[in-house]
Formats: sequence, C-alpha cells, structure tokens
Amino acid sequence: MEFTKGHGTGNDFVILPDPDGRLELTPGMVAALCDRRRGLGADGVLRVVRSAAHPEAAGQAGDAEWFMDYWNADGSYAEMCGNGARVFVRFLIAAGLADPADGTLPVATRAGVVRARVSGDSIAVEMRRPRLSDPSTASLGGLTLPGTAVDVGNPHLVCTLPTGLDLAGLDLTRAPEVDPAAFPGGVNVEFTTLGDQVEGTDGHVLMRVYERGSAETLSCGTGACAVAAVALRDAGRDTGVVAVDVPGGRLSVTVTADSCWLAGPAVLVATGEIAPTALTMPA
Ligand SMILES: N[C@@H](CCC[C@H](N)C(=O)O)C(=O)O
Repeated sequence: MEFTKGHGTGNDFVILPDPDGRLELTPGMVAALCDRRRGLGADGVLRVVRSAAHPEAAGQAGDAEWFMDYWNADGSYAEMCGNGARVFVRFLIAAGLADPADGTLPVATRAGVVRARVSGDSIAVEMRRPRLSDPSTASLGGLTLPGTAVDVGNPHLVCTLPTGLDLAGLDLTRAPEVDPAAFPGGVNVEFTTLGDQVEGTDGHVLMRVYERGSAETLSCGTGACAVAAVALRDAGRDTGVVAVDVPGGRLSVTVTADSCWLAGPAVLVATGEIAPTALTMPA
C-alpha cells in the first residue's frame, strides 16, 4: 500500500490514496499507522477517495470530486480537520488529481464541502463560521479553567488563561477533564493567551491544544478558527483577521460574516510503501 506523509504547521498526517474506495480501513489499522514508534507516526490519517465511491460522501459528489476521509490517531473519526484539508489539497495537486488553476478547489468532508485556495507555500481553506455556544470548564493539574464551547464542524472548548498563567506551564500529557454531558462525543480543548500586536491583523493569540483522539498536537486548524472567533468576540468584534501562533508555527484565520478562512503552510515530506506488518498493532 502506498502512502505519503505531510503536515500543516506540524500537525502531521499519513495520506492514503484510495481513489475507488477499495481499502477496508479499520480503527486498528489507523492506530497502527499513527503509532510513532512502531508505525509511520502521525496525528491522523487522510484517506483520499472519490466522493462518489464513499457512502458518506456520495451526496457531495456533484460539488466535490474528492472526499477527505479523516481519522484521528486513535482510530476514531472526526467531522472536520482544517490542517488536514490543507494538506489533502497539497496532495491532490502533487499527485495530479486536481488542478486549482481555475481558482478554488472543493473538498468533501463529513462536515460538508470546504473550498481551498492555493497561493505558493500557503493553502487556505474556507470552512463554516465558528458557532460560539455555552460556557463550560476544563480541568488539568488541579486548575479549573472557564471556557467557551465552539462548533467548527467539530467540537471545541476554548479556555483563555487568566493573567499570571503561562501556556508553557500547562501539563498536556494527559487529557483535560471536561463535562461529559456538555460534550458527549468528546471535545478538542484549546488553551490560549493574547500575543503582541501583529501588523495587518485585528488580533494575535497563542494557543496549545489537546485534540480529541490524537492527544497534544503541534497545531489544530479548526482549533485555531475556534480560538480566533473567541478572541474577536472578546475584543467586541464579529469579524476580522487573527494571527494564531501554535507550537508548530503560525496560522492566519479570517472570520467573515458567513465563513472562516484558515491559511498556512502545507507540506508533503515523503512517499513510500507500507509493509503489511505496519497495519497491525503488535500484542
Ligand atoms: N487537527 C485537526 C482536527 C482533527 C480532528 C479532531 N481531533 C477531532 O476529533 O475533532 C485540525 O487541523 O482541525
């Protein structure tokens, strides 16, 4: 089986081309591939399949030829992955499966069709406008932090750190505790602080994230959109451009009246053949 490895600001993925949907991918295979010692190692898997060939995407086939079948490192599914969509588009172009020369490129996802725009090293995807909802809390290391639930197609909880607390001091080796009634399907938890003013933006924030199904990652695109929307709200704004610094680099988020653009680098680093032994987890 062929694979490509890629990342967007350090959020890394194993990409499996499967145009006709023949591969019977299982949670166990995904977890084995994503294992950083025994497998290829990644935060998730992007299966590249024609929308028409996947039961969950056939309804989107008229709008987008390709479906991003995204899986978290633990073998669970997620509705959406912002960095994954940007890396997915980089792969489609490199593999000659799509040509964005005519402007934007649609991609089917479990959260609906997103559109990508390529500009040199940067790929931007247009997703839904983040929906801010109820307050909730996350607890870690004896601290309980207030936050805001945000829906970006997938669920997020954005916690702004109080003055005096530092992002670097948070222990994210274990999942933060959240209210299971508020997030029955689990949640991605972002921790954020304000950064210095960045020219050409309406806000600048720093963020760390503990992702549902993947633990702490170096970046989360939908998480960056959620954090940007909360930062704009806290600044009394509804729309604007926010620079979001994650441990893996910088993302730019533009929240408009009806959508949200996520932009940043998307890089392919290797292509190869997977040994069959890498598809099962040793006992
Ligand atoms: N890293 C992603 C989000 C991946 C899905 C997430 N772990 C979930 O379960 O919702 C991104 O870049 O958005």
